[in-house]
Amino acid sequence: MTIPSPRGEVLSGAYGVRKSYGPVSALDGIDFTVTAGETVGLLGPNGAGKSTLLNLLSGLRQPDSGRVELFGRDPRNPQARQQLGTTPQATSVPATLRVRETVDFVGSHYANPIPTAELLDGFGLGPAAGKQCGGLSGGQQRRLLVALALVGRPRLVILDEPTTGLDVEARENLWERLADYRAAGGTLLITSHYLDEIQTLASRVVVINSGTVVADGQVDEIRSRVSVSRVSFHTSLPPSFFDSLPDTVSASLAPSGATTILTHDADATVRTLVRDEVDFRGLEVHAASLEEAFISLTHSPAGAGQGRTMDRKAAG
Ligand SMILES: Nc1ncnc2c1ncn2[C@@H]1O[C@H](COP(=O)(O)OP(=O)(O)OP(=O)(O)O)[C@@H](O)[C@H]1O
Repeated sequence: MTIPSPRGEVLSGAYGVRKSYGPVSALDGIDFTVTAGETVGLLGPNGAGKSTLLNLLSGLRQPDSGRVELFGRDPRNPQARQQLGTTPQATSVPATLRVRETVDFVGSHYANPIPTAELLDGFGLGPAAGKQCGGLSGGQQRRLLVALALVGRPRLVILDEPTTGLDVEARENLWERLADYRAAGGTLLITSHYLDEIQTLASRVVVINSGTVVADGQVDEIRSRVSVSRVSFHTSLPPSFFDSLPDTVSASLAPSGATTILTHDADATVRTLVRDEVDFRGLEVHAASLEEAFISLTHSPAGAGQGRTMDRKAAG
């Protein structure tokens, strides 16, 4: 399968877009484009405006002000949506149609659909082809919805949290199908709460918070731009004790039992620990993961008291 998509062509964009639901502002003058060949991971905390943006780009809602385009047209124009495959967050399969019939039906709307058997096999749904969709497990339904987004060989696929609720194997299978789609020349815009998913799939990451873009770049670039380090060690003190360290973004307890401090200045953190005679062992310092970079971009610093030292009594 090859999907023609000249590199650099803008497939979809939002320009100065605002959208409110009554008194709640979901998007606050956002500017965002997706160009051909990219896999863009859209990240943001709950309520950041991700689904609203995807719904505008795919023509399910319209902006209060600003402009939204899909293939150079208004996304509500059915012609613009001919080349779009999408799985909105809140969507469901037709309960009484069989899986095979559902794929046939959706595929019949496109000029050159992927053959039903090939698509179902690819998504591990071959054995379920004769089942009614309502009888599929939640994970199978989720996979079917993503398969339906791909059936028409769209030039752009927009997926809102496609792997939520899937087990590890099903998630990895879906990643493979999305990687195939990308390798064939497809363009992907995806939201996810799984940072490893974005790290695996996306070439570019856009972080939104409170309806505006707070970071936009390659995965590695975003990681390095926020210059956050992870300092971890074992201690008898609670993580909250370290919140007030200078340059601290957050302090928490890892599943391993290690206290983990995300900090903008690992050297200063370590110096303070030593100077204040904190009881620690097994100290390690690492560059931040994408997840940690994301936390630092969307959380206000935990340590309100920049430059404070720790309470020696508590430390001792
Ligand atoms: N239909 C609606 N009616 C009222 N408020 C809404 C509606 N849809 C979204 N909102 C509000 O708009 C803001 C943005 O929501 P949106 O669903 O776009 O965020 P999100 O980043 O997708 O969040 P999540 O990660 O939880 O899915 C939130 O404050 C949300 O409560």
